[in-house]
Amino acid sequence: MEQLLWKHIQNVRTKSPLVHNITNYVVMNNTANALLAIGASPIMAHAHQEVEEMVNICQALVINIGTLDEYWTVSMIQAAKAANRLNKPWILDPVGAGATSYRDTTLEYLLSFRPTVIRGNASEILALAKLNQEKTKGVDSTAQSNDAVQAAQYLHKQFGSTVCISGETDIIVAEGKEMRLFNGNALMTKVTGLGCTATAIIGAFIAVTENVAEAAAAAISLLNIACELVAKNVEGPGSLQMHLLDKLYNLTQTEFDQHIKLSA
Ligand SMILES: Nc1ncnc2c1ncn2[C@@H]1O[C@H](COP(=O)(O)OP(=O)(O)OP(=O)(O)O)[C@@H](O)[C@H]1O
Ligand SMILES: Cc1ncsc1CCO
Ligand SMILES: [Mg+2]
Repeated sequence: MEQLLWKHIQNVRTKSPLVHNITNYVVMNNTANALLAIGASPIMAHAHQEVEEMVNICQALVINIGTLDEYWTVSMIQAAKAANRLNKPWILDPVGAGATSYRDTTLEYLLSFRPTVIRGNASEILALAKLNQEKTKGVDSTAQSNDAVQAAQYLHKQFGSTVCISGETDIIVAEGKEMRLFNGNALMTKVTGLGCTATAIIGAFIAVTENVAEAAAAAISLLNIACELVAKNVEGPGSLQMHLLDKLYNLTQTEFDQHIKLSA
C-alpha cells in the first residue's frame, strides 16, 4: 500500500493536474501555494460567467464553504452541478457544517450533486449526516469518533462519496473499507486552514488517481508527514506554515517510507 501511495504522489508531480478551487478568503493563497508545491496547477475562479467553462477544462474541482455568501453560493452550485454532469471528480469541504442554517441549506443542495469526496473534521461529518437524517431518523450515538465513522458510512451510502474524517487520526471511509492514518502533528491545529489545505490536496489526487480512497490516503499522508517533519524544527505556527510549502515540494520517497503510519 505504501508504495502505491508514493506512486500517486509522483503521478501528481508529473501530470500536474489543473485543479479548480472555489474556496474561502482565509485560505485561498495558502491552498494555491500548497497545490503548486505538490506539483499541481491551481486556479481560483468563482465568476458566474465562467464557472461552468472552468469546470469543463479542469481535472478536478474543490468546493469549500468557509466564507459563504450569496454570490459564491450560486458559483458553488453551478460548479457542483457541472462537475456532476461532466463526471469530473470533485471534493466538498463542509466548513462549519451545523453552525448555521445557511450553511446547512447550502450543504444539503451541494450534496445532491454527489461529491466524489467529502472531507471534514468529526463534528462537521456528524453535522452533515444529521442534517440529512433528520428527515428519516438519527443514528444511535456511542463515542464521538465512532459516531463520526457511522456518520461517514451513512454519507457514503447516501451520496456514494468517499468520506475523510480529519483529526489526530484521519479516517477514510469508502465502500467496504475503513483506513486509518496516524501521521501529523498537534501544531497543525494552530495554523488556520490546514484542513482546507488537506481538501485541496485531495482534490489534486482525485484528478489523477482512479482509486478514490487511495488518492485521499496519499494526499493526507503527504501533508501530514510533511508537517510532522517540519514541526521538529520550528518554533511555532508561523514557521510551520512557511516551511510546510518547502517540505511538500521536496519530500523524498525515503522520508515518506520511513514515516508513513497507516492501517488499511
Ligand atoms: N492532534 C492532531 N495531531 C496530528 N495531526 C492533526 C491533529 N489535529 C489535526 N491534525 C491534522 O491536521 C489537518 C487538519 O485537520 P483538522 O481536523 O484540524 O481540520 P479542520 O478542522 O477542517 O481545519 P481547518 O478548518 O482549520 O481547515 C489534517 O491533516 C489532520 O490530520
Ligand atoms: C477561520 C475560517 N473562517 C472561515 S473559513 C476559515 C478557515 C478555516 O476553515
Ligand atoms: Mg475545516
